[in-house]
Amino acid sequence: MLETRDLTIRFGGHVAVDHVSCAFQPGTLTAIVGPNGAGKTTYFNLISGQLPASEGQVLLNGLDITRLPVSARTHLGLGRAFQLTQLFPALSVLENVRLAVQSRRKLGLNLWSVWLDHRGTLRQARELLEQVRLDDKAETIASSLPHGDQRKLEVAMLMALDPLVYMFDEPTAGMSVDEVPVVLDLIRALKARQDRTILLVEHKMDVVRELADRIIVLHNGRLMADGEPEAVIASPVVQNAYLGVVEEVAA
Ligand SMILES: Nc1ncnc2c1ncn2[C@@H]1O[C@H](COP(=O)(O)OP(=O)(O)OP(=O)(O)O)[C@@H](O)[C@H]1O
Repeated sequence: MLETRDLTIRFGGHVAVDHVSCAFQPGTLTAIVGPNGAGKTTYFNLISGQLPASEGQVLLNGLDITRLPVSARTHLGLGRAFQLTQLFPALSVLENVRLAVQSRRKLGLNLWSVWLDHRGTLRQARELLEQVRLDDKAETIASSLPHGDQRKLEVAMLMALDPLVYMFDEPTAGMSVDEVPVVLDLIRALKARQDRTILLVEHKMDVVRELADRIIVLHNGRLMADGEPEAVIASPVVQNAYLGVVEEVAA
């Protein structure tokens, strides 16, 4: 279970995330919504370790990871879709995914197992590329991919790591209409496994309605609402003050 307790960050006098306490269970997909500047991405950055908390805690399966660097959190099972800077831009699409698969698998010490593992990682990398429909671009250099394909590559690399907690920050942003279903199908498949915790920052309310088991609403860094999608969406305070804004942004 992932949990934040009174998680807070201040930038000068501005409190971007303000004492947010929330627990996220395996097998659930929680959508984090709220207007622009509400603190959604900053909350993600605090959980993944890209930003240091001013106050409060992040716990993963009871372990306090608040002061751990990003790499240690990744190692413990916290997975955020790779940012473009974390791709190897000069390597091919296939090599990027293969390296992500390899970083997860434990390599044996003798040459035979290294060779077997190399074949295994390549096979797994190719399977992941098929799943995100990038198999025809396996040999393309990562930096020359169009934006939508780079997002799909990030998702493939995240799936290669297969973390306990998947964090998606607007996974379909910048994608063409025909690319969006590919990524949503993958998130649906992940959800169907029932053993992973999925966090999704998403502006598109149709996507949120369909995928989320639970919605939390942030506003001015505070947790405004938390509950089952229909109840949260229907609550007057959220309708009038917040989701209206989000819908407008998504439109
Ligand atoms: N490194 C930073 N330094 C100063 N202020 C920051 C920093 N990062 C975020 N903020 C501020 O924190 C607030 C929350 O920003 P954040 O990007 O988390 O919002 P968001 O809900 O993700 O918005 P959007 O939907 O537009 O992506 C904003 O007022 C933003 O300007």
